[in-house]
Amino acid sequence: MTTLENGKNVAPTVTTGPITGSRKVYHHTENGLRVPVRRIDLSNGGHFDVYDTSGPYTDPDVTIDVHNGLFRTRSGWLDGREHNTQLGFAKAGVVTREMEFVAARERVSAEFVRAEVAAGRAVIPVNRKHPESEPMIIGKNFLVKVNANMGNSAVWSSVEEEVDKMVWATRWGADTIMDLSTGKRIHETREWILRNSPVPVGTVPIYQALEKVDGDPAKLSWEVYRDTVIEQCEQGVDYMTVHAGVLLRYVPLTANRVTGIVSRGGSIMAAWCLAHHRESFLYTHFEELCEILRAYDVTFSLGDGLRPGSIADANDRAQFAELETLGELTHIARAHDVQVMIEGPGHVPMHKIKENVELEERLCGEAPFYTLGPLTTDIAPAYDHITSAIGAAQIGWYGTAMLCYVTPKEHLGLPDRDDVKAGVIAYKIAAHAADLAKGHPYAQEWDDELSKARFEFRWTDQFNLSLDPDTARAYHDETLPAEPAKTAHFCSMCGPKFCSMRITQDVRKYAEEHGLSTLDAIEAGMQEKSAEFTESGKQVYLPVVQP
Ligand SMILES: C[C@H]1O[C@@H](n2cnc3c(N)ncnc32)[C@H](O)[C@@H]1O
Ligand SMILES: Cc1ncc(COP(=O)(O)O)c(N)n1
Ligand code: MET
Ligand code: SF4
Ligand SMILES: [Zn+2]
Repeated sequence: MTTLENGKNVAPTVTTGPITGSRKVYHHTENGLRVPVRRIDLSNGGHFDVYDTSGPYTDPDVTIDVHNGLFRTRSGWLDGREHNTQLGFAKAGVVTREMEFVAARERVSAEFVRAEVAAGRAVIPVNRKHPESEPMIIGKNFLVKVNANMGNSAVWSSVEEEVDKMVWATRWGADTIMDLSTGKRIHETREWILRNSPVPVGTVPIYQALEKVDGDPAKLSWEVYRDTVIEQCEQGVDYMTVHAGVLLRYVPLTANRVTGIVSRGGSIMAAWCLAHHRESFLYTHFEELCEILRAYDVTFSLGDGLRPGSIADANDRAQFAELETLGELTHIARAHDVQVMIEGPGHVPMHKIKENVELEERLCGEAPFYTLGPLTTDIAPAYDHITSAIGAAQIGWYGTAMLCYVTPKEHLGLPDRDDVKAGVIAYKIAAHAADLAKGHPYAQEWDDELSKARFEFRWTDQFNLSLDPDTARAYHDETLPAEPAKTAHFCSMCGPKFCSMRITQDVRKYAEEHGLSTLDAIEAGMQEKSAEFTESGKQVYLPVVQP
C-alpha cells in the first residue's frame, strides 16, 4: 500500500469489533464457501441471523491492518476467468462461485441467481481486481440494497476520514459504497478504500478525469477519460457511473428548469458538448468503453445526468429523454456481456414516483434501478435523509433494486461519519420497509422477532434486534438506566400503571387463571362492568365529585 502523502503516515483508525449484541457466524455452502451472517443471541436462548455487510471488521478473530488491506478472499476464485463476466457466464448457463455466494446470502437457489443475472434483471458487481470484496447482488427479486456515498472534496480532504467512513457505513449496513472524491489525492484515497473495502466500490470516473485537466470541462477528451477508466479498472473499482445519456440535443431541454442540471457528471458533460458543439464522447465511444469494462467485469451504472434537482423539475422531458437513451445503451452493453444498472432521480414528489419505475423497466429491459432517494419535498434541508427515505421506501416497493442514501448534510456540505450513519440507518429502514411490502419471505421474520421481544419486555433483545442497538439502549438508559429496568414491564413513556402491553398481559393472565380464552375473559370482564353499571343506576354520566 502507498504511504500517506502527508509524510506522517498516520494509520487510518477504523471501528472494529462486533455490533453490540451480535457476533459473526459463517455459513458454509455446498462447495465450501464461507458466507458471513450476523447472529443476534437472544435472552430466551434463541438467536436470529441477519444479512451481514460489515466484512472482517466485526470478526474478532481477524487482525485488521489497514496498511496491508483485507485478505484477498476471492483471488483463488478467479483463475482462468479473464475476459468473461458474470453476465457472460450466466448466459452460458454457468453458475459461478460469486453466484453461489450471493445465493447463500439471499437464501435462494444458485440457479435462480444465475437466471436473474442472465436476464439482466440483476447484477453482481465484482471487478476481478477487487478480490477483497464479498459478492452481493442487486436486483428487484432480491433484498433491496443501500449505497453510501463518500469521498473528499476540494474544501475538505482526508484519506483517514474516508477510510473510516467506508468501514463505518458498511458496519451499519451499506451494501456498496461510492468514492466520489473530487479533491486532492483521488487515486490514493481510492486505493486505501478499495484495499480495505468488504463491499463493492463505485466511482464516477469523469470526476477524476476533470481533475486531470485542471477542472476545465472543455479540456476533457475521450483519451483522458479512457485512460482514467482503465486506471480505475486496474485498481479494482466494481461499478462506474457513466453519464452517456446526456446528449447534445437534450441540453436545451433543461433551459427552463427551476434547478437546471444538478448532476455533477451531467453538468460536466453538458459543458463539454456545448463548448465543442459535438456529441458526447461517452456516447460516441460507448462500445469501446464496453470492451474495457468487460475485461475486468466492471458494471455500468448508467448515470442520470439530467435528473431533476427540484420538485418542480420532476419527470420532465429532459429527464425522460435521457432515460430513453440509457435504454438504448443498456442493450448495447448487454450485447458485450457487460452488466448494467440504471441511475434514477433525485427530487420527485410521491405521486410522480411510480411512473419513473415503470418507464425505467420498460425502456431499460428491467436493468436494476439505482435511485438517489428520491427526495419527496424540497423544504427540509438538514433533514433530507428523511425527505428522501420516504421516497426511497416507495420507489423500493415499486421495484428499485438499490437505494443511494442521502445524508442530513445534502445541499449543505460534505457529510461526516455521524451523517454517514444517519443516512445509512434511514436507508436501511426504507429498504427493509420495501422488502416487507414486497412480501420478501424472510423480511417479516425480523420484525416478528423484535415485536415478540418488545411484548415480552425483553428489553435487551429489543435493543439488540434493532438496526442501531447502541442508540436504542442509550435512549432507554436516559430515563431508566438501572439493570432491573431492562426486564421491567413498562418504560418511562407510560409508566407502570398505564403500560398497555403490561395491561394486556394481565388480561391474558386473568383469562388463563380463570380457565377462559382471552375472548371469554373480555366477555366476562364486560359482564362484571355491566353488573356494576346496573347497580349504579344505569347512569351514563356520573356526577362530577367537586373537590
Ligand atoms: C449524487 C449525490 O452524491 C452525493 N455526493 C457527492 N459527493 C459526495 C461526497 N464527497 N461525499 C458524500 N456524498 C457525496 C450527493 O449527495 C449527491 O446528491
Ligand atoms: C444514484 C446516483 N445518482 C447519481 C450519482 C452520481 O452523481 P452525479 O450524477 O451528481 O455525478 C450517484 N453517485 N448515485
Ligand atoms: N442534491 C443534488 C441532487 O439532487 C446533487 C448535489 S451534489 C452534485 O442530485
Ligand atoms: S451540493 Fe453544493 S456544491 Fe453540490 S451542486 Fe449543490 S450547491 Fe453546488
Ligand atoms: Zn438535491
